[in-house]
Order: sequence, then structure tokens, then C-alpha cells
Amino acid sequence: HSVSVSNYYKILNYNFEFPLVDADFLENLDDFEIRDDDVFIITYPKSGTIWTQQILSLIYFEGHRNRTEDMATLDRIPFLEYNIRKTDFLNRPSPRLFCSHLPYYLVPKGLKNKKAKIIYVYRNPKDVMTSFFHFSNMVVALEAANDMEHFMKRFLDGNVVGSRWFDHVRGWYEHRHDFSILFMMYEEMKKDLRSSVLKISRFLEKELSEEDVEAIVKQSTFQNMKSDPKANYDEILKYEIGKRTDEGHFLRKGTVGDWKHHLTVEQNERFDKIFQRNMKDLPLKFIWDL
Ligand SMILES: Nc1ncnc2c1ncn2[C@@H]1O[C@H](COP(=O)(O)OS(=O)(=O)O)[C@@H](OP(=O)(O)O)[C@H]1O
Repeated sequence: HSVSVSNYYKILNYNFEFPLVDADFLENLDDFEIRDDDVFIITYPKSGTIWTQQILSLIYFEGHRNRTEDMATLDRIPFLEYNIRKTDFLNRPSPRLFCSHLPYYLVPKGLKNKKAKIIYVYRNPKDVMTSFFHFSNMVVALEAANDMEHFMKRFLDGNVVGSRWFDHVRGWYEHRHDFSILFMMYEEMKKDLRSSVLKISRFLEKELSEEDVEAIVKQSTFQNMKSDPKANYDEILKYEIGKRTDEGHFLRKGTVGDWKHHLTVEQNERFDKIFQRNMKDLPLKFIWDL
């Protein structure tokens, strides 16, 4: 009963989201000119991208912090490889903020000047998989997930947009010295949003007043983002990305440990074995539950 069409576009050994890619642009990504003050948020899908976009947007734009400028986060921080809004990257004022799901070996080589900054956000892969499972059933352009068993197989084999989670995280971690990069963990952000905002702003060398920090934290909680149409992508999802039904949101649950409600004991054990095999020598820490 599972239809085995892959709704992703494999190019450069990486699975891109099919309707959103511009093959010519991707072929020339290597040479995409990087400015010293560019900032990139890089993630594997479903790991906290939109959340970090909101935080960065609030850090950089006073008009966002004090709600005087009404602009969608995606316009302030577009995806590099999925230019949904056809932003003119070359004529954007500096500092340019981008986000991306690219693996380390596909990002523009100018990022290796170590002046432009990268914030890499990672999340425990059981929650990533759970979030991705729901997202796949909601978004028209993605292959529907059927049940978790099917999806888990595809996820672990890397037959999803973003390819293998293990390769993405490992690749970025092992090549961290080639870049100016800060690793942020979704679960730590969840545990202590304020400290996370401070850590990010220090890394970006952005001075913030106590009031600024307060405003940023307040406007980047799950609850606040969920009810803020500029922050939650609901309209972009509906009109530009496309949903299968009216149900569902980009901001679905925003919790740590939701995988417990979706994996059987046996699936969890199988997952753990594969996780161990792929990640045991990596010093990155993970939090599976809060
Ligand atoms: N503020 C805040 N706090 C906590 N969690 C948040 C927040 N904003 C987004 N999210 C959760 O992040 C998940 C979506 O991940 P991404 O934004 O990386 O998705 S995407 O790759 O850009 O499609 C998705 O996770 P799930 O709820 O588990 O599905 C979102 O709910």
C-alpha cells in the first residue's frame, strides 16, 4: 500500500525538496559569494529552524522586537537553497541572514573564510523523526508517511528530504573547525530560552539591552510564535508550500520527548541500536526527554 514515489530531488548526493529547487542555482552554490557579515542558520529539517529564525530576526531587527515592522520572518531570513519568495540575494543589505538545510559539503565555499557565521541547530533524532512524520503527512510536496514503521525506515535510510540525519549532524560536527560555527541544541533552547538567546547574541557579537533580551525571549516562545501569523508560517504553508488538509501547523507541539507517544518499545530499541552504531564516537550530547 505504500506508493514508492520519492518526492525529493536527489542532486549532488543530497535530497532536496522537489518543487522548491532551482537546479542551476544549486550547481553554482559553491561559488555563491559570501560576505564577511553573512549569518547562516543551518539545520537538518525539523530541528528548530523556524524557531532560530525568529530569534535571529528579533536580535537583528528592532522593528521586529518592538512590533513596529510587520514582515514575515521568511523575508528577513530566507532559505538559501529554497528561494520561495524569490529574494534578490545579491542586492540584499548587509548583514544578510540566511537559513539552510544544506550538508557541510554543499555550502558556498566562502563560508570557510570563517568570518561569516553559522549557527547549527540540532535536535534529538527521535523527535526530529516524529516531527518529520507529521510534517510529511501534512505537506503536499512531501511523500506521505503512512505509519511510523514505514517512515522510520525511510528516515533511518535517509530516503527523505535532507537525506540521512546521521550524516548531516556528523558532517557538520566533524568539519566544525573549517567554519565559524556555534552548535545549539533544541532541547537546551527549550530548557533555558533566555540563556540560549544570550549565547546566540554573544556569538553574533550583538549587544542587547535587558529589555531587548526580554522582548526576544517573550516573542520566541512556542505559544507566542504559534499565535503570531508572521512567525508561524501558517500562511506560507497554506498558500505557498501547500497542505493536504486544513489540519496541522508548522508549530505542531514544540516539546521534547514526543517520540514516546509514537514509537513502540521495539521500534525504540531498534532506533537506539542504529543511533549507537552511527553516533557513539561523537562527543555531541543529546537530550531525549525533559
Ligand atoms: N518556539 C518554539 N519552541 C519549541 N519548538 C518550536 C518552536 N518553534 C518551532 N518549533 C518546533 O520546531 C519543529 C519544526 O522544525 P523546523 O522549523 O526545523 O522545520 S523545517 O525544517 O523548517 O520544516 C516543530 O516541532 P514539532 O512540534 O515537534 O513538530 C515545531 O513545533
